Amino acid sequence: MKKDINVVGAVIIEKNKILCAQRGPDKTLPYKWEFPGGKIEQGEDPQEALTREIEEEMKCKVEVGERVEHTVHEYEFGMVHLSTYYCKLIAGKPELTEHIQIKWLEREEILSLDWAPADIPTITKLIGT
Ligand SMILES: Nc1nc2c([nH]c(=O)n2[C@H]2C[C@H](O)[C@@H](COP(=O)(O)OP(=O)(O)OP(=O)(O)O)O2)c(=O)[nH]1
Repeated sequence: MKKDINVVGAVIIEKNKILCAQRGPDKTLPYKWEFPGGKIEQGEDPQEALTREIEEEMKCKVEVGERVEHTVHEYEFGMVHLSTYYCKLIAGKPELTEHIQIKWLEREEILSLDWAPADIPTITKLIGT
């Protein structure tokens, strides 16, 4: 059995653009695009994990809204259970710390990026809405 990894991702939308972030070369899934976020720690609910991760990674504050999608994807390193949530920026502006690049893209443009496979159902939902 592969290990279960519980992950949350933030779909941050501002002026109709979605924040997309690119993973670095030394990470698992190098250079893949993702929604900022990370692993849920013990005792946290998804919303708490997401606000913590966004503060750590992007140095800004978000308010977590409705869930966009939940998916389970089997990678070679484990089973990633990914939940994505709509988020609103409430303080600060995203800064690059861990990611090598961020982009704000319109819904129609996000498919042009090379996304982490677990993100595809979220992408499909965002494009369809
Ligand atoms: N944050 C985030 N992680 C994602 C997404 N899609 C996806 O497959 N993942 C994977 C990548 C990682 O394996 C895991 C998230 O863990 P993390 O953000 O703490 O990753 P990390 O690079 O710090 O740690 P590691 O996996 O390299 O050990 O989930 C996504 O949209 N956002």
